[in-house]
Amino acid sequence: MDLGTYIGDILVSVNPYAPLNIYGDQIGQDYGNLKLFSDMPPHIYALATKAYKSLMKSGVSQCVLVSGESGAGKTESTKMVVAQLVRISKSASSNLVEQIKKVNQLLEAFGNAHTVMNDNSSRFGKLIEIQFLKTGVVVGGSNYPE
Ligand SMILES: Nc1ncnc2c1ncn2[C@@H]1O[C@H](COP(=O)(O)OP(=O)(O)OP(=O)(O)O)[C@@H](O)[C@H]1O
Repeated sequence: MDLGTYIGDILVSVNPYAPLNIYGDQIGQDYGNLKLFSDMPPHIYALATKAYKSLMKSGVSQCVLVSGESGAGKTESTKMVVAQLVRISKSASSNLVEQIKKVNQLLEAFGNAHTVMNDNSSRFGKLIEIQFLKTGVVVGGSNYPE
């Protein structure tokens, strides 16, 4: 099932509001090994993979901007970007990876609320930074709630 389409480097996607079997480690690895993005359906994992590969190729910091109305799926998409980045980066301390993935739970506990648009609405903006060595290994992360 395709949830979106590409417009250049932009992924336009819809929130399925249902659990789908299009996420997880194996699918993430498949997208990580892609040579041509057109070989698999548009996916947030492909976008994260492209950012990682561009970083490795150019050595220049990459940015993924996630935008949409309340309830569009920005928070969940952001978690998937982070999960895919740590999945395909060559190796890292598993403890660090867990910390990077789980810090969101802490922020959501303090900063989310039920609204008419979204049962789990983020009431703050987020800037997430993940640092890599030139070899592609994750060495740190920062989360700047606004
Ligand atoms: N890829 C997805 N697959 C299935 N359900 C999803 C997906 N993305 C989001 N959802 C569902 O939609 C809900 C709202 O998503 P999310 O909190 O990410 O929206 P948001 O854009 O961050 O909203 P807000 O701006 O209010 O914080 C989630 O709690 C989840 O139930």
